[in-house]
Amino acid sequence: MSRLVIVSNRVAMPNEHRAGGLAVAMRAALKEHGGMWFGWSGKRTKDASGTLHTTENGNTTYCTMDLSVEDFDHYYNGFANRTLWPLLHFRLDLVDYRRDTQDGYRRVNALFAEKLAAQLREDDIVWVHDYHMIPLAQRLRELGVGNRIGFFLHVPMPSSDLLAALPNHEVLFSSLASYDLVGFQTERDLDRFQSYVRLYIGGKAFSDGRMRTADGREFRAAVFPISIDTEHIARQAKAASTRASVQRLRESLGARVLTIGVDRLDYSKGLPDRFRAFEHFLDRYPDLHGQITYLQLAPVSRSEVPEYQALRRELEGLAGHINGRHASPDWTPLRYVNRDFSHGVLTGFYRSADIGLVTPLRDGMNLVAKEFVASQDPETPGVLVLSRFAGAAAEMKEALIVNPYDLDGVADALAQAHAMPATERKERWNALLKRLRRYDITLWRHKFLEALSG
Ligand SMILES: O=P(O)(O)OC[C@H]1O[C@H](O[C@H]2O[C@H](CO)[C@@H](O)[C@H](O)[C@H]2O)[C@H](O)[C@@H](O)[C@@H]1O
Ligand SMILES: O=c1ccn([C@@H]2O[C@H](COP(=O)(O)OP(=O)(O)O)[C@@H](O)[C@H]2O)c(=O)[nH]1
Repeated sequence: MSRLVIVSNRVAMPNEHRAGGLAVAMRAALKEHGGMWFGWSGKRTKDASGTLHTTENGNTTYCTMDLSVEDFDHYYNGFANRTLWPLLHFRLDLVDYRRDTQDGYRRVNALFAEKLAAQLREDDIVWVHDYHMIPLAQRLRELGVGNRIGFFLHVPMPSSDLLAALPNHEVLFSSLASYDLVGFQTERDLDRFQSYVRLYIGGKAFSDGRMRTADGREFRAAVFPISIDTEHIARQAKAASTRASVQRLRESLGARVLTIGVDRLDYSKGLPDRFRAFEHFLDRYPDLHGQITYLQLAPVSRSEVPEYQALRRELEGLAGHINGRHASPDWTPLRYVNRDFSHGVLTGFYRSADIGLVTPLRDGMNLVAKEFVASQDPETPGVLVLSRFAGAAAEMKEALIVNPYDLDGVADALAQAHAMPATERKERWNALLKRLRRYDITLWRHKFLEALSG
């Protein structure tokens, strides 16, 4: 059997308990096929980029590369997270385009390609992940790599007119044609990419998923919505009720209903609007004061990027304002926590909650929405309130679907969830869970790899 080579900016090392769907899926894929996980080492050095570290574990090799302080700053903090991330999340207002960071991004991708090419065997299958690595296949092809190479975009693909606002966009996005297969989270992402190829790079999109660029290169593009390890999460959630931290949370609530939000502290997650929507809820439903506690977990993310620092300050102000206005000596309506938690604990928190509040302004998928559903107690399942702009909304129609910009609408959905009869909760939850059981993370990766190998 051919080896699988996974390439992603972050590599979850064998002794690292990095949660999240991607790490779980990739570990399982590598265990099944044997192969290599290749990416950034997590180290920033004073020396030039390029030092490799190799760790063997079972049938998997972990190969990671150090980056210099400047390369990391240009490639990750700069072009990936201040230019591409806002662009791909429809936030032209936050795009900070600089030629030097774009050059850094290209340089780092070229270096990743050079180091990776030296490790590849002829029949390896290569699977590249996310916006950090868009030009990687093109660089690999230039080095003579003829292997099958697939790419999966975890974040949204925005409308073509937005993509076109990026200087040199054709150079970057036409490089996707060097992959054999390009995967998206939803049909809408694929549609928007196909329009872009037609409108801006003079290519063609065929109904069977084939695409052709103006210079004749053919590749395929298709939809593979990422999912979770549904059974594992359900088991973890059940077992978590004995954990001290989960018990402490439950005891602290008393008879109050728990609403939970879990998001990296990222502007794409719509946290300021969510906090304001919660304030609208408190204003519109004074009878429910004292009956609901909203717990927002928001681990700090990309903290060197100025837009993320500004967001953190904004949320601190909003949380203080909401509690100052509405709290009473024995009730804090909003609990705002910047720590991160392991999946073992998180799934117990989800299960303790009656309402899951997931209202990103844009999100590639949003695994939290799926994990919340998988964690529920079948006897007393919670209600998911979900933004229509999360990729997950395409598959989770039985959630209460909201527009995160409509603050009164989100407030009303919270009240509706609070008042929802047990039979309706169960009906909605059963339908959601059934789909999550059928289409889980294992099927996701099998479908992608099958399409790539075929
Ligand atoms: O690596 P970081 O900069 O710390 O960021 C964490 C990851 O965030 C993004 O996740 C996306 O992938 C999820 C799984 O497909 C999806 O559900 C979510 O909607 C996306 O935002 C990013 O795309 C990853 O590359 C980052 O590692
Ligand atoms: O304290 C935390 C907060 C989040 N997560 C995990 O981080 C992932 C977030 O994925 P999602 O797709 O929701 O958004 P992303 O952060 O990838 O944009 C989920 O698996 C969460 O369970 C976690 O393990 N601990």
